[in-house]
Amino acid sequence: MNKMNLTMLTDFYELTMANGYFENGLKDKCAYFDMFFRKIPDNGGFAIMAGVQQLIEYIKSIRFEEKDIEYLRSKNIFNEQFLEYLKNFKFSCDVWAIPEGTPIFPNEPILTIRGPVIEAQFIETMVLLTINHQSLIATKSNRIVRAAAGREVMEFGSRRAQGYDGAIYGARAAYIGGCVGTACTIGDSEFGIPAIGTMAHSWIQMFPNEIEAFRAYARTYPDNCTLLVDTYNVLKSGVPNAIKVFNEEIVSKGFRPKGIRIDSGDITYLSREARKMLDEAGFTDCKIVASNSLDEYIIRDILTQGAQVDLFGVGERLITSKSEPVFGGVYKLVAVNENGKLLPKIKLSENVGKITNPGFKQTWRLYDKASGKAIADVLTEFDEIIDENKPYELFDPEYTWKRKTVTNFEAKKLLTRIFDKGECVYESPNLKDIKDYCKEQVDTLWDEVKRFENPHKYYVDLSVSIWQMKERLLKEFSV
Ligand SMILES: Nc1ncnc2c1ncn2[C@@H]1O[C@H](COP(=O)(O)OP(=O)(O)OP(=O)(O)O)[C@@H](O)[C@H]1O
Ligand SMILES: O=P(O)(O)OC[C@H]1O[C@H](OP(=O)(O)OP(=O)(O)O)[C@H](O)[C@@H]1O
Ligand SMILES: O=C(O)c1cccnc1
Repeated sequence: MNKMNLTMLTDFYELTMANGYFENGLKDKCAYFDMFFRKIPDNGGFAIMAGVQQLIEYIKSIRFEEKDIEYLRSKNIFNEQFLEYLKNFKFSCDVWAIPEGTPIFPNEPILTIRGPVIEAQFIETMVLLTINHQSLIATKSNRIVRAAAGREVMEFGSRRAQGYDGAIYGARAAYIGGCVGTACTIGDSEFGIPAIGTMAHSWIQMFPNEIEAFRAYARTYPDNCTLLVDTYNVLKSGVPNAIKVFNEEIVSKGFRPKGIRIDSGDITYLSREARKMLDEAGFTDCKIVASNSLDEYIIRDILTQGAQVDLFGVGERLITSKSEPVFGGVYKLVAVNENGKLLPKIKLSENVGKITNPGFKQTWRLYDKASGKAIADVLTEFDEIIDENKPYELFDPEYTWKRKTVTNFEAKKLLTRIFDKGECVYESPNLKDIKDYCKEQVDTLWDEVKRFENPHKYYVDLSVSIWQMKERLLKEFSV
């Protein structure tokens, strides 16, 4: 997409630290950073990775313009040679990421960056904002789609999104998570997400009465006609008028009506009554669409109550992830190269959950070959191999006596190289393939991990070697 130059979209401290590294001779020191998150939104059992394509586009386009250099110079804190260096800034790091659409879990690297510390540190802000945003919305979308239990979900959120990029990339992420389409037209023209929709209440209000409004729409779109039936009274006027117009303007021309939409009131009661009326009129194939501040909890509730809804339109609570609007992905230094050797780094915390996993790592997923289900993820040293042909012993990194030996498994490396010394070496799959991959991978999770209430904790374990490294650093740095 054509975008403004986002190079300066970085936290100011990235620049002051960069200038400091430059002055202290650390400019080319090789650092390793991991992005990971600590808590799954909505206390769910997993999240969905998204946003890698936009991150790649950003990294490819990093370029300081003359006006940026002028601005930084005006701050009177940056070394002139550092500004000269920024003028010729060229990203030369290696980057690995978990592919979009993959279920991801707390505390595992979902993205790893290796390269000169100034460069690797500088991109932190955009790495986090891009992956945090899209992963949040893809995760929410997947929850909503799962609650709809096979019924289609359309994303209606643009008008309530937090900013235009929240709408555009939110539509992209919602599609990855499982929505069938979007009301966001640019989402279709740019990314090929099917643009879909019905009509607004204003359409009905523009005509002298409801039936005239329905007639006009049906005449214009006889083969794709979904009528909004709740402007005045769903059961006394909306549905009877829709049935009349379906017969007069649609069936008479050899078409079938597509649907009705209910956007207020008790969706269970209204949809059940509307279904009866449509069926009695011979429109058993006419779909019922429901909308109005829906989310996974309301959808699950109304389906449990026996609502007769075929499609859901979901806007504000999806596009803003209203119930939990922060995907707390963080970016932490995990190692540096010192005299040609890898030196792992750790960040301690009073809070055990905030202690980082040190070292240059790979994230593996083990799948049971018999069931096809994911067993656990394991963090190993980057070059360590998990041999599928030998039994592998998993252990809980906190309660190390809890052990399980797995056999007959497939071990897959999740972190995939996307940049090699600054060159992009990864071609993003097309969006539909990412969406299909997401569905396929979510299906590898046990139902216990997928449930909304108290889901089973999916294990993210450490290899013996990473565990020992962490223990050693904990002892070394504990005071
Ligand atoms: N059967 C139901 N069970 C649970 N929640 C429901 C049900 N039907 C609708 N809701 C939800 O209740 C919330 C409020 O709906 P309500 O009908 O009270 O307000 P409204 O439709 O916005 O009001 P208005 O009729 O003035 O437009 C919405 O989030 C809606 O999705
Ligand atoms: O409730 P959401 O999940 O965000 O779904 C999108 C909402 O946007 C529209 O309402 P709006 O009042 O903006 O326009 P309208 O006059 O067409 O109903 C639509 O009718 C939905 O109610
Ligand atoms: O097409 C629709 O029905 C629609 C689009 C945006 C918001 N609400 C509804």
